[in-house]
Amino acid sequence: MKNFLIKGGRLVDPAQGIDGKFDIAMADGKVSWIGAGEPPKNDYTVIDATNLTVTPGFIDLHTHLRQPGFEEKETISTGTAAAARGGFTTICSMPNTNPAVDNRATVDYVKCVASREAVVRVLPIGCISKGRRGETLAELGEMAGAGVIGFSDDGSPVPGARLMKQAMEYAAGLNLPIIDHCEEPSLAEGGQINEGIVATRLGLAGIPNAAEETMIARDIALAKLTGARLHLCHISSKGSIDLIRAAKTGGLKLTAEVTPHHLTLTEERCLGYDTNAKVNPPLRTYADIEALIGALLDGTIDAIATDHAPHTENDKCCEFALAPFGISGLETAFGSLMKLVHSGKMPLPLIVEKLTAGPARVLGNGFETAGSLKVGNPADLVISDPAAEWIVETAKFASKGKNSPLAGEKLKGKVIVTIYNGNIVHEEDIR
Ligand SMILES: NC(=O)N[C@@H](CC(=O)O)C(=O)O
Ligand SMILES: [Zn+2]
Ligand SMILES: [Zn+2]
Repeated sequence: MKNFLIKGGRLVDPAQGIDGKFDIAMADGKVSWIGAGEPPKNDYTVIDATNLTVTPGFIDLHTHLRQPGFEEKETISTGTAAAARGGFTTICSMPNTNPAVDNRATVDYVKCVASREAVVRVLPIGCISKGRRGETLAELGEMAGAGVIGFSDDGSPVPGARLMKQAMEYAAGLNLPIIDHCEEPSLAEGGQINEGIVATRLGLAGIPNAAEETMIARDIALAKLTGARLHLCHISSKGSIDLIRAAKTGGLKLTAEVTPHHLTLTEERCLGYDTNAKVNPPLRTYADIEALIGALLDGTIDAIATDHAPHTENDKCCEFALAPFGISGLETAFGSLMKLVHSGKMPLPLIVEKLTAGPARVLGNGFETAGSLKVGNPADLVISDPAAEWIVETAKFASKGKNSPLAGEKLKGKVIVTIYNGNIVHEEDIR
């Protein structure tokens, strides 16, 4: 482990209210100094960050690592390498693996492989129901003891309200959030893309906004009843925003995330039957994007999470209706989000906040240190170039999932260096 001195960059750390030209030093894997002028004496490796942005490492609340069981799509090793390339130093792994992470043994397995092979911090999420089948409760207390940061059946909803209520009661007692994939199954069943004009033109069955909104309404009611912490995944529609905004004014322990793809792409992406644009919830409309951006600006949405969902080329190379849902998103997240900055829709510090302090607050329970460069915190840091233009070449992804609707596209904004726990885990060669 080296000691780093990063000089001349724009330091943005929303948790500390910092946005300005400051140097930052790291020693023994921790942030040791922030200032202008002479740092405390030490043997530093100096990194020149002139014209670059220096921020805390990003936190992804929603990553599919696919191990165990689907190692052909992704592994803990390749998924965390992709995270490092995307600037993420902490990622929360979803439990829809095979076997599903629904007991202590599988949580231990993920943690054990991560301790050997992960290049960034992996925080496991445990299932709500056994086998994600939505029938009986998983071993929530046991998994809490093993160190999960929340509970989710992501990939599937919890269809029964009674089971969800029970899960919330236990989760509240354990002070862990229910991480909710909001989808009313009978409304979404058979749907391929957003219900609307594009679905009609393509002759594909639609998934209406109401599939998301009715489930959000139900689970807000259950959170009110139980006092549980409820975190809503991948919010995609304007109607959902209205529900969350209203519920938040009522003082619920409610948080929500949005993905880079739902903030930047619309259902039109599916017009060429590109299965790489097939994702759940589906890409929606410009009106929805506007509402999602508004919700980031006013704090209704707390975090940006990738929902990185890698699949093999074989999985996606088939007719649209047969392809699995999901976008490989870790490595394009920052570049995609910078579109919002370059077009004047969102200021850079707010994007950084939703990738650092925001998700850290959702995690709570001491993980706040992962989202800020306060002196003494772990040296998790990203140096990025907001002006660097690059072409998305999926063949170069560290992720095994090449399923990106952005393949071949030019993005402006690139992660240059990622430091995790005081070690460089990613460095662009074209510096
Ligand atoms: N988002 C997706 O389209 N797919 C996810 C499941 C999920 O996040 O619901 C996956 O596991 O592939
Ligand atoms: Zn989901
Ligand atoms: Zn997911």
